[in-house]
Amino acid sequence: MSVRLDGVTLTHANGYQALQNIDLRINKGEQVAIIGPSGAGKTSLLRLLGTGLMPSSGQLQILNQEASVLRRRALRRLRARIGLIHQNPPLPSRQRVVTAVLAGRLGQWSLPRALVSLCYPLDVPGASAALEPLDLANKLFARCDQLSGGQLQRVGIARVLYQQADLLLADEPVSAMDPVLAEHTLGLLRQVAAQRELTLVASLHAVDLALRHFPRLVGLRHGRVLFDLPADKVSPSHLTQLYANDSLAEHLDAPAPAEPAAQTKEKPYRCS
Ligand SMILES: Nc1ncnc2c1ncn2[C@@H]1O[C@H](COP(=O)(O)OP(=O)(O)OP(=O)(O)O)[C@@H](O)[C@H]1O
Repeated sequence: MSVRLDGVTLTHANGYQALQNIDLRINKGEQVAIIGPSGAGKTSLLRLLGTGLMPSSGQLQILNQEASVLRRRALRRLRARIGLIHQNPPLPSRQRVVTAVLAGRLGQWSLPRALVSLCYPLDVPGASAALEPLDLANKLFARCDQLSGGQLQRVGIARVLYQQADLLLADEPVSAMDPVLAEHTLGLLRQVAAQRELTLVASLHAVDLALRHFPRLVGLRHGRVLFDLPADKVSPSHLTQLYANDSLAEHLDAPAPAEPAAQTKEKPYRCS
């Protein structure tokens, strides 16, 4: 099993409880979309799955390992098997695309090899092959600060595809892309995950993309799982419940502000 959460609660450092009593199982090779309103806890959940955060209570098993008891070195080995795709990839602005992609395997290389690769790209064909299906092969030697937001997202994806992880975690992976590119990129991610039998968990705001591309959807609301269903069982009423926004509705239902008190009207200007 790739992911197993039992009664997981996550409380952030400021005391805010972002996830409450989450039970979740994701098998090897599954493709799951996490959907839910802003602030529901999607990113917090993905950070937990990536072991960047640990549960405040409950059990977190990632790739069959109990994450919270691992020592530093074992945790590093586990993280090298997890590919993180960020909404805004944290790539150094002056770094070349080729170096950014090759950095996907830094966690798997020896320290000398990793250091050399940061200065002198050791596997240019490998980086190029990862960029090619994302239509970015021509940007191999561009600097990251010369790319658009959508291109940067695709470099982040190429880096994770190069990493050859066992578990792919994608936080809003196509949010900066136009609809055609978003469709293509999600399709590619799913295809690669299926070919390599990787587990793919992605958070998405675009519900239509989630429904079209993912066989299983988990709906998060207020830090809890509202539903966990095959895509074809997710109904409009599930979505209405998931995205209901009571506080915004209050604003919309509130009576329109009163007209300002009648003011002394200026006399119409007349040409005399
Ligand atoms: N580091 C943090 N410290 C304190 N609270 C946090 C932290 N990170 C997130 N939160 C809070 O936890 C809740 C869930 O945030 P999270 O980013 O997981 O939501 P999300 O579903 O990914 O939202 P969005 O769709 O807007 O990105 C929010 O109320 C947020 O304010």
